[in-house]
Amino acid sequence: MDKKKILLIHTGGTISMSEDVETGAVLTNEENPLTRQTKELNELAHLIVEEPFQLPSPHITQKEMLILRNLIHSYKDKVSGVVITHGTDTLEETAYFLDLTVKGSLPIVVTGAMRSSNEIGSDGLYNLISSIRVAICDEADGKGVLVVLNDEIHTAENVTKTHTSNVSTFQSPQYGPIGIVTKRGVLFHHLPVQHAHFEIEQADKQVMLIKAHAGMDSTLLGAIAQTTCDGLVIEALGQGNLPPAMLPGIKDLLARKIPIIIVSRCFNGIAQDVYGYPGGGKELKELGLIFSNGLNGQKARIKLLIALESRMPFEKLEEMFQL
Ligand SMILES: NC(=O)C[C@H](N)C(=O)O
Repeated sequence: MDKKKILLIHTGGTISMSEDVETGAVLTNEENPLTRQTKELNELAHLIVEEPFQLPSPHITQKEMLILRNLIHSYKDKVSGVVITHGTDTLEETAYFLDLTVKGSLPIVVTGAMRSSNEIGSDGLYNLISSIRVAICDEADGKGVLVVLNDEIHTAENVTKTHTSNVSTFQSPQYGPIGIVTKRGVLFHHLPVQHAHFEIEQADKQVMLIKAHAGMDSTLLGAIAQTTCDGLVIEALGQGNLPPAMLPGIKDLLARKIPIIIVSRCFNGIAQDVYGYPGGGKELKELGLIFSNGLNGQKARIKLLIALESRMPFEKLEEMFQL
């Protein structure tokens, strides 16, 4: 059987780094160690390699995410799948950005590593091989952007980094993985729910993310009102409640037509308008805050900036955060 053509995009991160044996610092190398390790990879697929930038993932912004989206679109009819190597810190944000903005049903797999290329037990090459095996698999078609690490296949929408250093860091807390990678093959055991696609030309909107805490007041919201912020996501308490001292700041931002999305700072569950006390979800909803359907804060931020970019009317925002 002919080998499939896969676009392999390296963007940097620990998977492309190595450890300095003297200092113990993990650093970016001039030559990406992954390019030396491609023998096994070429046996799996015909690889076309692109390296648009080499950045640790805390340096990645929505600008680089858009570059990746455009690069994938430029190869759309020339390859049968895409694999992206990426730092793990913001991997879930890039994966979700692509999930919402790449057209078509091409399998797209994002992967990374928790140990750099020369560390004992390095997981980079292994995760990359697993990702290519998923990308060449027919069943990966039409499942949205997938995140593959540590033998598990997750959806971009649900996956999140849950541990600072453990190789099993990527988990989908609400729903679990949708498949596994074994020595014998790739097995999908769940189907992801289909969701929205957004046409955007640019990704310039400024959306901020803050986390609520006991005793929080409007100070930070007041500071945000002085910026050029286009939208705000708040990781609220529990099912979606805020300390009442935040309400003046919330009302001021709403008067400035800044949309505010409510997610929960809890690791699991969905934010909803349940509580009727001051600052409770019911009041927040009546004020016009939008409750998100189970996304975490960083992904709600990505969705909001894309929604604002696609010039969605204010009233439509609520609907799209239910999808
Ligand atoms: N494991 C990693 O890739 C973490 C690294 N700090 C990054 O995100 O670039």
